[in-house]
Amino acid sequence: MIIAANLKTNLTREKTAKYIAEVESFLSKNSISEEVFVFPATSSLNSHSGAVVVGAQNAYPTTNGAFTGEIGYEQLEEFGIKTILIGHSERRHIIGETQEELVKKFNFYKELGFKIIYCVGEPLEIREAGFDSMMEYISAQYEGIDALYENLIVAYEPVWAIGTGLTPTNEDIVAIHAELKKKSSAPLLYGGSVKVTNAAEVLALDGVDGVLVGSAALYAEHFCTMCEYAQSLSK
Ligand SMILES: O=C(CO)COP(=O)(O)O
Repeated sequence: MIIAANLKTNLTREKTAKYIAEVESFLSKNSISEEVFVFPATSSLNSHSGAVVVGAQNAYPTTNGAFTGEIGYEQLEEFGIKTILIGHSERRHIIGETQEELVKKFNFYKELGFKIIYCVGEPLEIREAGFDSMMEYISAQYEGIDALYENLIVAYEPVWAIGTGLTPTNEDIVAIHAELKKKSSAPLLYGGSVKVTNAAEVLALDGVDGVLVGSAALYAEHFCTMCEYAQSLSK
């Protein structure tokens, strides 16, 4: 299974290094062989060798150039980063990235062979409009994306469940994942208020190949416990 920590705009470079070292040591002591990813803030990226795969939360579709405030492939390559999150709801809805921009990013990093965790998910008003409208909205987030890309992982993260403590029912997660599996056979993660208290339950659901965790992952101990759950449930 896949357990991923999105640290967002949290932790300093020093704290991130400690965090990754703690997770690494836990995985090794407990012989955990699940796929574990950590996505630190851009300023905390660093080279890392071990079981934990460190990825970028974002990067611009360029090797280098005049894109003030952005980083490109050259800055990722320095640290051996070959994994990237694309389409996170905070980038779509807070930063305002369009589907067209995400497609450019996707294609650029796909060409470089990156592992891409591509996020999809609907805001509350769309969810309230019913299952069909919701699936139509999410389908549009697959437009222009190569769903057959061999290094693709998809993460379903309902916008209204992120950082709110709210989650869809288990039945809803199973139903939505079943629909999304028809679009791509890539591993499919669930994200949105996954905590140490519900992670085992979510990981056990049909069609859930792992979790993408935000706030709860900031506690290395909690994140490690989730990795342990994944190992014991491994399917
Ligand atoms: O956005 C998320 C992971 O990418 C989920 O965030 P929370 O776990 O804080 O809800």
